Amino acid sequence: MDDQILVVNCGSSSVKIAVFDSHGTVLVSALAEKLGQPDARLVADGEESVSLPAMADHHQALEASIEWLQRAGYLSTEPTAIGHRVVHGGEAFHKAALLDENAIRAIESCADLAPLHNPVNLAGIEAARRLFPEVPQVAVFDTAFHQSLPRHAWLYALPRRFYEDYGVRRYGFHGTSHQYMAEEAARRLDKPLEETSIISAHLGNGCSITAIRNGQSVDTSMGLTPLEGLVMGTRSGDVDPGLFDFLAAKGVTAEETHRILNRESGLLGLSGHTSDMRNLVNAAREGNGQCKDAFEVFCFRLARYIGAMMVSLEQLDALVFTGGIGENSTDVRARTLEHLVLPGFRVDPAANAHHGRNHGGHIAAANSRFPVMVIPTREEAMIAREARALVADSHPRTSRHH
Ligand SMILES: Nc1ncnc2c1ncn2[C@@H]1O[C@H](COP(=O)(O)OP(=O)(O)O)[C@@H](O)[C@H]1O
Ligand SMILES: CC(=O)OP(=O)(O)O
Ligand SMILES: [Mg+2]
Repeated sequence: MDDQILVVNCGSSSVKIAVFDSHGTVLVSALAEKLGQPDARLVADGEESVSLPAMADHHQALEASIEWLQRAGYLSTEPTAIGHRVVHGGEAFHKAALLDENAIRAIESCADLAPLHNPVNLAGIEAARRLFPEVPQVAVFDTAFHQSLPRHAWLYALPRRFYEDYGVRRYGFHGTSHQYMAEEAARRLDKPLEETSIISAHLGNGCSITAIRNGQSVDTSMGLTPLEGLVMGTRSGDVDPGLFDFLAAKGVTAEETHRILNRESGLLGLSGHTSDMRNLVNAAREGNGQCKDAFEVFCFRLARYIGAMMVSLEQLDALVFTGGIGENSTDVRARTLEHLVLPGFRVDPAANAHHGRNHGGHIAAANSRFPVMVIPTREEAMIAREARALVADSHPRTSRHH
């Protein structure tokens, strides 16, 4: 029961938690969802869901989740370390960091760059520090893996002062997941990571795509904030920046535009029905034209970005799909690859239908120019690994790492 790592991933309306043992095996993972709503609840793998206090916030959710983990026998009284997902680390963090007052201040200073994410990440950190004041806490950043981007990929064509004075540049997100994709693809292809080049499509609520050359991020679709690039559940992805001025002239405030682009666009905005790909595909099948539109725009944008990512690579060992949509949606993968016949992608329908969240694997046809794989992501396991490594380095006495 000893030597456990607790991982906390605070999202806008949910907290995901997981406990890992000293071998990196997950003991339990749970999701506190519908936070801020009357029916907030905690759902753990293979267990009945537990009600949380009505309108529970992140602190209450984390407190109740930890109490439940301990009561159900999943967590020894004190974990060895707590790893937190933090979305935006700016240029301050190239790798995971122990959370001291300075690190927390640096994360706070990035909050305006990820307004949907960093404030709730910080709420989780504060709550965990109050619950476990003696336990080392580690932040693992979505942006860290992308700090290797070449200058031509991260500079925007804006007056230089925007970067120099305000840090306006491409940062990129979902780095923990993209890094795992690179490592896992290399392992499955039986190649050294340093010689493996992939395109990684992380398609969840937020969606991003990354070109990874010889294990290093060299281009990615998200930018200054997690709004740029692909179509997402409620986020628009790329739009013409001329839109802002156009809407302003119509009397739409900057605040409203922000809300519309982040929360009312993407699959939700186009379909007028749902942000959830599963529901969207079902409705499209039943003949809902707006849902069909949303599906088509999503897949076309994704295909266009896959083509764009090829520019940064000298070879392509695999295109990999992950995240809730990437792992589960046979339709999204098939439709996206139909757009990519010229570069030489061909899907095997049977393999595509077969592989999913519980069963990753190859889905390209024999005549495809490039391998295509489904690989279930393991962001929480990566966070646990980073947290354990950092704590082992800073407290060598307590390390049981080889
Ligand atoms: N079987 C499925 N078919 C299609 N889409 C699915 C399926 N299962 C989950 N999804 C989609 O995955 C998305 C959520 O992805 P996930 O990675 O869980 O999100 P988050 O970014 O919140 O972690 C939703 O759009 C959901 O509809
Ligand atoms: C950065 C980001 O978009 O994260 P998520 O997919 O969890 O919203
Ligand atoms: Mg996600």
